[in-house]
Amino acid sequence: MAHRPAPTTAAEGPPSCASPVPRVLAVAGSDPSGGAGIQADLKSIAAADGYGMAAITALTAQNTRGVAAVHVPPPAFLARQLDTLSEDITLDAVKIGMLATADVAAVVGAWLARAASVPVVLDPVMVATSGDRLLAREAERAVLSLLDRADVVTPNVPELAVLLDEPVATTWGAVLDQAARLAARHGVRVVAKGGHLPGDVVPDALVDPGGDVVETRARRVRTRNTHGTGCSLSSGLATRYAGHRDWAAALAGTKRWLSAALAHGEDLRVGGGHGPVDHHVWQRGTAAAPASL
Ligand SMILES: Nc1ncnc2c1ncn2[C@@H]1O[C@H](COP(=O)(O)OP(=O)(O)OP(=O)(O)O)[C@@H](O)[C@H]1O
Ligand SMILES: Cc1ncc(COP(=O)(O)O)c(N)n1
Repeated sequence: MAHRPAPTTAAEGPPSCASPVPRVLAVAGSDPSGGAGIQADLKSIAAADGYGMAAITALTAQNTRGVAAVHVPPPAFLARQLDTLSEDITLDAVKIGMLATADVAAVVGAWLARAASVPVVLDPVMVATSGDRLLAREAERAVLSLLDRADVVTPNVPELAVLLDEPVATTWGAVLDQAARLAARHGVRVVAKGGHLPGDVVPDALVDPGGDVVETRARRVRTRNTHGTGCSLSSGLATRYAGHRDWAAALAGTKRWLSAALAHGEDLRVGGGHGPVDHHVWQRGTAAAPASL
């Protein structure tokens, strides 16, 4: 596995897509508490200076303590939302989050197969921070089938194990090894995330199918407000990539922003469980960009 250093600055300069503002679609579930799902995606896209759009796969009744219920509207209506969008609007990137059921995953897969070529970031959402399931077990295979169409997949440590049908990795080295095998098997870039491992430093890495690894690290923020970090990372990544077409720089820039957002989530005083991050921390001017490790 070849390691190269992460870029030290986020991609800068004017965006490379045809619109001056990247047009980014999130296909994901609704979290009415605003910390995860579509609501987090739209805030992350806006925080990365993108134009956010949303096609909703599922409705959840949830707060910062847990998910009380999930309602999945007819998948045919999701297909209608997606087709109606792509008849009119050029998309610069798509982020896919909660898929809920195999039927929903199949609708998204079929749409991607007939949609114009567009960068796709797939966050294989399976279980919420609270421990509640957001993807039916029988739908795990359907999510696997979407990997071949994605440009980047962003599993957390337990999701990586499910995608490979292996035990959960307990060291960063084992996570990188699993990520490399998943990348090679599906010809997809894998963002390995260290949020679930212990330690004062949280590493993430972009692992490509050829075995190249670009790692980016941040100091662990000691906070309960980690609700929606995976959603926020994947939509921020899609938006920064749409702007500048460099996955490693997009990951490094997104992680710097997310660290600041994590550090100020508790200032928002939202809920008594795992609260949200402060997506707009930089617009508020509450925090400077953290130094890279
Ligand atoms: N305490 C923390 N301090 C700094 N960065 C963190 C922390 N927790 C998570 N991250 C970062 O947040 C992103 C999501 O990581 P994580 O491994 O928690 O994914 P996830 O489990 O999909 O997220 P979620 O909590 O939304 O389910 C990664 O970039 C990770 O490095
Ligand atoms: C609609 C929706 N999508 C995704 C998540 C995962 O986020 P987290 O793991 O941080 O709870 C969630 N809780 N709700």
